Amino acid sequence: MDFKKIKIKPSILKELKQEGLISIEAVDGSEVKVLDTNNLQEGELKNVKKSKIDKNDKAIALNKKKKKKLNKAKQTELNKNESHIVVKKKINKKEKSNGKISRRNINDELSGTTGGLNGTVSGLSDTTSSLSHTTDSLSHTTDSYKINNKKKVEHGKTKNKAISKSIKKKQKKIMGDAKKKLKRLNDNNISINSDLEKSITEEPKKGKMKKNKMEKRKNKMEKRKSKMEKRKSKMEKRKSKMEKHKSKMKKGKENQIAVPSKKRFDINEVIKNEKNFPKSDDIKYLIHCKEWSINKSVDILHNILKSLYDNNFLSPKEIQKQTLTDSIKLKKDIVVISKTGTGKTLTFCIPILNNIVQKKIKMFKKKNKINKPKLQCIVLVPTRELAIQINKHFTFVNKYVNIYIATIIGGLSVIKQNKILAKKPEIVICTPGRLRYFLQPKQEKKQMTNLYDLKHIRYFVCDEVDKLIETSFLGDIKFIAKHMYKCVGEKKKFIQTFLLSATLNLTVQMKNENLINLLNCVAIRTDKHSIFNLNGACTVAHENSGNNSNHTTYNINTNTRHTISNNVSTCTNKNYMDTILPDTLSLKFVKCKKNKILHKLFYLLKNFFFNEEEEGEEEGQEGERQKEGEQQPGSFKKVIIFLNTIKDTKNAATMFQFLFFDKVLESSIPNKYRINKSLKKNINIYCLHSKLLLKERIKKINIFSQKNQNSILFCTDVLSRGIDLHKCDLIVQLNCPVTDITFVHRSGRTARNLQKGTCVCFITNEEIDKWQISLKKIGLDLNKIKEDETLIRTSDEIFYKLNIAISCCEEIMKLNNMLKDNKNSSYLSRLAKEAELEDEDDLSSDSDKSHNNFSNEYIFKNMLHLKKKLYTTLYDS
Ligand SMILES: Nc1ncnc2c1ncn2[C@@H]1O[C@H](COP(=O)(O)OP(=O)(O)OP(=O)(O)O)[C@@H](O)[C@H]1O
Repeated sequence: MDFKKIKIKPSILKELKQEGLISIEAVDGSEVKVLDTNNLQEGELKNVKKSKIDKNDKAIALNKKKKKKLNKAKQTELNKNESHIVVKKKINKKEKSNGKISRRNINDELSGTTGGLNGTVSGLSDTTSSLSHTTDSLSHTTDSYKINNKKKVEHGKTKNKAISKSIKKKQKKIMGDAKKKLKRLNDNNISINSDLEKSITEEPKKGKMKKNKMEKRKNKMEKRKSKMEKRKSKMEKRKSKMEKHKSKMKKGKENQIAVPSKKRFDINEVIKNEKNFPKSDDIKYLIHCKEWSINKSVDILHNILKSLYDNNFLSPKEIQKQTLTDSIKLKKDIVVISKTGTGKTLTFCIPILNNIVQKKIKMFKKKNKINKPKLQCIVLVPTRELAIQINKHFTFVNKYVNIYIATIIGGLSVIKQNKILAKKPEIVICTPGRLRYFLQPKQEKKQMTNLYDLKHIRYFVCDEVDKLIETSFLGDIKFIAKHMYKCVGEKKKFIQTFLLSATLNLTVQMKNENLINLLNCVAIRTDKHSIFNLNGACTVAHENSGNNSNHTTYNINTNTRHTISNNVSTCTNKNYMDTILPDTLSLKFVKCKKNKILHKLFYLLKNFFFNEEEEGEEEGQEGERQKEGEQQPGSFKKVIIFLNTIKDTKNAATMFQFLFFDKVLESSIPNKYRINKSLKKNINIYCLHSKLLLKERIKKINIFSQKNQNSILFCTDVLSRGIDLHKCDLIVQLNCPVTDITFVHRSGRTARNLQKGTCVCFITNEEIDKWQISLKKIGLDLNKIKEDETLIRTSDEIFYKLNIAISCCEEIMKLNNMLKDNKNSSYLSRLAKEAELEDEDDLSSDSDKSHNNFSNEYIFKNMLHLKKKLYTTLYDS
């Protein structure tokens, strides 16, 4: 294959090269010949005829002229910019005619692209036009070459047909090849053009482009940096969230379920502590040890004494003093009847832990080995909250012993609890229903849970036993007791049982059949038990018990029941106020009409929290307004208000949130509709009932109990039993309780642990008979109970204002419900939109639709107006 050479004067090429305008390179070494000054010099004389050279010279001469123009353009503009023109040309002998067209096309395109350019571009167009001239001249040379070739072929026809045939064949072949190559050439030319276009358009802007590019790069880098920073901050936020969550979980777990303490029981450490703790120089600790030894009659481990000391249980309470000798030293069954808040929980926590550890130490010293942990104790309680509270008490005593204690209650994951049981707790605190669940093997597979085997049980506790006898629990307790005694077998006689209640004596007096049932299934060892009744007399004027019921009234069949009933009933005849309710409790009542309960309650609470002089203040008046947050101990008050139904509890809580301008309500309202008025003392309002999730309930109890702030807790009887809140100054019973026993337990949430407390009962005309009967059952005479003084003195003017305030509040609550409706309907419509149901009327029921046509703005405006009125009425006068 031969190459047709392009003749371009080397001087032009040099200059173009030097200026960086042209670079010539091989596309394909086999087909393309690159022309440069060297091969021009060598090749032109050998392969190109003189005529063609002349023609080419002419073209080159033309190029000379163009070159001058080019130089001018080059000097003016191209000094700044570098240009690269890549020219790739493939020329074949047989491409002459077609090549012409293609080259013309190329040139047209080149001239087209260059035509529209500015000064620089005009120079460049000149170079391209010069190129077109050179290519034109090339076409001429190729044309002439073709003609010559044809003449040769014609001449050969006459002489040699074979030669002509072969030539034809060759021609055909060559033509075919030429066509193919032409195509390639076109493609290459197109690429050249695009390169040229790019280079031509880009070159003049290159300086700016570089700057722009740099700026863009900088921007990109900055963007990346900011993105990275954002990511980092996000990650940090996530981390902190995770940490918070973890700490919350830890706290929650501490409150909810007993997870294995970090340290597990270590016999060597316990023995070491037993040696080291008594060596203490701390006189206070030594006195503490002496107090708990109860005249050296009780031998409590120093591991336990130290933990009691650390938790400020510096001396035993009366009920503890009386019971510990029998429970620890003599290992008797214990029945405890003692008023609310007198410290019954420790009467079983201390002996159980003490006896378990003592046994372990004894075994270790005897056999020099420690037995594997086994479930030894079951504590049954009626409520989940109480189970958690008892766990806390155990944890206080368990500080240096580290025995694994678990809480198994309803409302929490069964799977998780089963896992906890697999870790072999030695004490399990549980509600009857959940324990029964774990004792029943799964029907299909007869699969046993981790709690199934109770053969090692040696301690059995029923706290609030008179609540556990309620029908809903009794079946479960019977099942549990039967299963436990079956597992234990002959060792039943070693089980130490604890029954505790503040009101068991009342239940005994009332001939409760369920109690007889329970006492029949829970074994109290006749020869080894003690009954401690600190409540004293039981002169209950029970309807069915005749005139004097202070002696056994049961038809007792078993020794156990006989013993308990006798012991509980043989009490001295005292005034009931001295016996059933805490000594430090002050009991009062408020008589009122049903529709005035909330009016009077507000007035009572307002007086309780604020002195007359301290009443509300105007916006912006800082005065002595306390800052949000914790208050000094003693400067804050806590109130619990008991109601009979969940609905009433919720409504009352919401109303008092408005009446006391609880900040929680304002937080969900847009700024411009907030009243921005606050009371001198911020009062937090809480609401608690059984429909709340267990976690929420526990959270609220903890917040109410632990926050040192003025607080009011509206609740149902879910909280009436056993719960020991850190501080409670006032109990209000807004309705007559279902039973007299409930009355005692409600009242017992205050005046605990010898602290002072008040209980106020609201007695309406409708409920007065019910109250009288209920109080009579526990030996109280309504006529002898004081009426609350603050409410006796209420003037008509005050009531007039209270009427306005309460009706304002009712209006606000209606508006609040409208807001909720709007929120619900917008939520539903959003859901419908997401589900693409928005236009399908038939799919939305009436209940789905909003019940009002008022906009949120309208509602907020009205609420604000009413709140201002409310504030002026209650606090501005
Ligand atoms: N020895 C003690 N020293 C100091 N405080 C004690 C002592 N024993 C118990 N307490 C505290 O007394 C309070 C009441 O105790 P506890 O809850 O055991 O009473 P309770 O008799 O079980 O009441 P309830 O009948 O209402 O369940 C608790 O706060 C408890 O921590």
